Amino acid sequence: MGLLTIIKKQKIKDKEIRVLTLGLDNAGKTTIIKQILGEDTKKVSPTMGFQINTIQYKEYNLNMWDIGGQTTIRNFWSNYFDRSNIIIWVIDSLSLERLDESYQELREKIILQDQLVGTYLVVLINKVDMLDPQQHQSVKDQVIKVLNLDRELNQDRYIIQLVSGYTGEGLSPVLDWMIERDI
Ligand SMILES: Nc1nc2c(ncn2[C@@H]2O[C@H](COP(=O)(O)OP(=O)(O)OP(=O)(O)O)[C@@H](O)[C@H]2O)c(=O)[nH]1
Ligand SMILES: [Mg+2]
Repeated sequence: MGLLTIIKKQKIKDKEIRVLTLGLDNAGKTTIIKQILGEDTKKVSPTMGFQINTIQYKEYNLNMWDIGGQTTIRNFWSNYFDRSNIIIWVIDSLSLERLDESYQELREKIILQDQLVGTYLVVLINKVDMLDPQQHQSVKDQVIKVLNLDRELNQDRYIIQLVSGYTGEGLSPVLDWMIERDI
């Protein structure tokens, strides 16, 4: 193999981004990934293990790892941390009574993990299609307040976005943000 070919291959490889999608059960992780893939979002069932999908977006290959969020599966999340560039953390805006549980898991299992230092974080507040648009900002404010990410992370390391896995609302700015990171 010539040097040029090696350099070209390296460049293609450099455009791979590994994304781990996590969050509580029923938050909508699988639905969001299906929406990005252009698949039928109405046919989902709880993820019992994991699934990998590659999404091509503007010259980038996003390797999206979709992991189940049920309590018994959460202890296995760390098996997937290696070489992950971005963590997507999905929150269900229709179950804000679980926001504290979501925060605890995000903090203990993600933010405080040494293995994930340097990883970018995307927080998706999902299912906003069911919210009155007038509620959007207050729901976002509530999530910002509970997660209090400024305390743990630099502002350029994370983003919090309102989205809908059903309609796709809010997802393209997130894809753009992910590929614009320094990975
Ligand atoms: N209204 C609405 N419902 C959604 C949306 N996204 C997901 N749901 C519903 O929420 C439920 C859970 O969706 P999943 O995508 O399976 O959730 P998950 O986070 O992958 O769940 P686990 O695999 O168990 O961790 C399903 O009934 C979805 O149809 C959304 O954007 N809007
Ligand atoms: Mg799932």
